[in-house]
Amino acid sequence: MRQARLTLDPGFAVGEVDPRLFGSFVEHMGRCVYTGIYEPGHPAADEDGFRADVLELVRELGVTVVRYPGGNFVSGYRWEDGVGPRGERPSRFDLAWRQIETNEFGLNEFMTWSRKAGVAPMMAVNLGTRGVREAADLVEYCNFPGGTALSDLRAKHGHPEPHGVSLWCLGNELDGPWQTGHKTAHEYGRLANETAKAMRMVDPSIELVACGSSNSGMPTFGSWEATVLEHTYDNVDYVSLHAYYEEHDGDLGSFLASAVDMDHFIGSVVATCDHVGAKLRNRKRIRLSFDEWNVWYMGRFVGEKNLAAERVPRLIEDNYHVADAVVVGSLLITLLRHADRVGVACQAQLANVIAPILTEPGGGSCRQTIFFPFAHAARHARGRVLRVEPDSPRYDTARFGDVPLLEAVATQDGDEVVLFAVNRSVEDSLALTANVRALPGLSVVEHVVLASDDRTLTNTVAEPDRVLPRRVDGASVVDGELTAELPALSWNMIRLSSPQIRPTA
Ligand SMILES: O=[N+]([O-])c1ccc(O[C@@H]2O[C@@H](CO)[C@H](O)[C@H]2O)cc1
Repeated sequence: MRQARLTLDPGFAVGEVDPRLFGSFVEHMGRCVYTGIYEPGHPAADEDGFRADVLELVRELGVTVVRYPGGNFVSGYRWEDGVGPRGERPSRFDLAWRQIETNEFGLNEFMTWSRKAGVAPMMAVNLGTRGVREAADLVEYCNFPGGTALSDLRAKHGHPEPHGVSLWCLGNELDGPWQTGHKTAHEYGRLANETAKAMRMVDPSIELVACGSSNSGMPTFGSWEATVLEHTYDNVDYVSLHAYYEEHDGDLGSFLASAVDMDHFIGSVVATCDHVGAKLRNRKRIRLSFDEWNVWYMGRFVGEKNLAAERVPRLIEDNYHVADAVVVGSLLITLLRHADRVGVACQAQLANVIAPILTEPGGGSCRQTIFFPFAHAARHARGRVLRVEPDSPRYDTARFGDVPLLEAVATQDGDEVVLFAVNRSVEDSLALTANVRALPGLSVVEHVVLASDDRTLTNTVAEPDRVLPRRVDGASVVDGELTAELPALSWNMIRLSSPQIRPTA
């Protein structure tokens, strides 16, 4: 068995875990909204038409914040279409995904759903085909207490209390040629800045996210962020990052190392933000909102141009296997390792569309393999993030060079310490030894593993329990050393506690 070492020491703190790292994303795309979270007439639908089985899974997943309504969809969206009496709402052709949008579900339905799901809403405004006025109007409709046309309209629509949306995206992926209303960095930077100012006039308490690049492979990556931030530095809090990973040409080794790319991406954006701060002699630190990330088999996507104008098509409904879950686990570890700068992260998306939750119209629902690492981290990564300084055997990859077999991070919340770890080796278990001398009295509460001899195994609505996490024996702490076996190709969560460490109040 290969050996790996690390250290758990409260002195190695990176920062606090922001609960908003465990966000998700609901876009009007494919079956995420319709027959995903919303399906009136379904046997499990509640009085608002929300699927109660899905609401239950969302709560179990531990999602904290949900971005809405897009995505590419938002760049052609008129939010006014989705409010008011349902019978008067127009059906529109959606330019992004070439679907017919009936507007049966709109922003007030999303706010009601968010409250039931126990999540905070994160709204995106349309800066593709619209601008300053419509964005400020949307903030007034959502957040203004009353006594103005739009806040009174909200009350008339059945919502007298403000929705209190605190997190706002200034558009979506406007650097991408596929985006409706695609812009240059200067065009977008100017518009984002003026929109930010107007939105803040309406509600000075909101936090704003400027669009970074659609992905780090964009030809304008780096210069886009720098130019946009030069325009917006004083008026935004976050810059966004998006990244999707997949296995290319059967190269599993590189796919399993996707987190190396995410790590480098985050480092590059942090450096760019700080470069602009230095240039502007501004000591404010811009934070990162990784508001789209996941495994997405884009190679299988036929492209929206080929789609017929169906009402609710099955779009990018990837069915995830065990290796995908291991990659998702390593991406969660990477986000946590950057908790000092990454304050928000949203897995894309929540239901059916590249999602941890699958549903059948009129039928059941299930947890995909990627559900489990997210649920473990969302529930148990609390308090402070600890760097663990891993020393691991390495392997060679075609895309990312020499990569460690072990990816790990820990969190400490008073007397509870949790180690999250991935073993990338397809063949071998890793014998893990951790120095825990700085945490006296520590003992193992549980070691939970997601792994399978068949890495291609998936869960489906018909067979929902083929891949499940299991508790394993064997992990223990003796003389200040934790030892545990991490199976080949596995996601691991080892929870520890100590009666000798005072719990936080
Ligand atoms: O790499 N690409 O070619 C690429 C193209 C589209 C794309 O769209 C993003 O992903 C979509 C699905 O979550 C969201 O609506 C959008 O923001 C993300 C990446």
